[in-house]
Amino acid sequence: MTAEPHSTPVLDVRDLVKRHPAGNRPLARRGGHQITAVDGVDLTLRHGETLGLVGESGSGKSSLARLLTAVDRPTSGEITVLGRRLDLLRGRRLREMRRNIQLVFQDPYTSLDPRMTVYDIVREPLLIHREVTPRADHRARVAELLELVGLSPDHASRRPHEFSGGQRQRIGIARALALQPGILVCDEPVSALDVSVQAQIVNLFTALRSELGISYIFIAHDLAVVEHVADRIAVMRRGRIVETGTVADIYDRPQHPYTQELLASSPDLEPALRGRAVPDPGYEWLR
Ligand SMILES: Nc1ncnc2c1ncn2[C@@H]1O[C@H](COP(=O)(O)OP(=O)(O)OP(=O)(O)O)[C@@H](O)[C@H]1O
Repeated sequence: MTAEPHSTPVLDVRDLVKRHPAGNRPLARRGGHQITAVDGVDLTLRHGETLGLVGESGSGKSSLARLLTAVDRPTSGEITVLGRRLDLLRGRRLREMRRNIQLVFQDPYTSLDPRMTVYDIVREPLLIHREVTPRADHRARVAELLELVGLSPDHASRRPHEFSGGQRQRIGIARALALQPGILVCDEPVSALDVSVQAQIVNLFTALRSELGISYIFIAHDLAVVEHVADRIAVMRRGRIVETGTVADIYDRPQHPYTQELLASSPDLEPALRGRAVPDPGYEWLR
């Protein structure tokens, strides 16, 4: 892409709504037949930008991530990716568009098929989208992807259980990068990892951003992690974005009472709220 970083929108979301069937949840059913997980969301992600998405459990972050990556279809609203309406595409055109916006999952322990080798896991998207990389080049491409995420190509014949949590998340990232997406939607990508390993994976995301010019939606409940990686932050509550701003806006001048509450209830952030004067031993790597 030739556009200046942070100028051109690569993703634009207007009035997005997702209702889930309430299923057999008695309390939800009493109030109606559907749960509104995403309730009129507007969002813009610019080229080369990292937009942090924070909110408590159940606020709709994962539902939104699944809509943005076309894993689920919205109930209503518009999703524009690289100038094209994702929500209107079907069939082959939708499949082609989905290449551009990939999901990185939270849990590297459950998101990788334990029966597959690393080679097969990373290669699978190339088989699904045959047009991207000729079959004869798959081995070289997988080796290149493994190196890109800091793994040795020699690891390709191993299976996920032979790796640590951080290494497994690297495998998941290599797979997400296989189709050269412009946008990665990362749904709590470090929250299942030890704090020391979180640092390495966050640094990997940052390095990939400079190297590949990727734009990120970075979802986390951990505000300290988002503060470190994001340019802007959107705060989500009950399916709605209640506040969006730069990291400084959100952390130093939060406007919405819910944002203030979220900041106050995050023990890791107390040093940040106190003018970043007191180092937090658990999060030294963030400072
Ligand atoms: N497939 C589904 N069917 C029914 N309800 C769902 C479904 N997926 C999500 N929900 C409901 O939608 C709401 C938003 O859930 P979602 O998982 O998107 O939130 P979240 O912010 O990602 O939470 P968490 O951090 O706990 O994953 C919740 O009330 C959840 O129970």
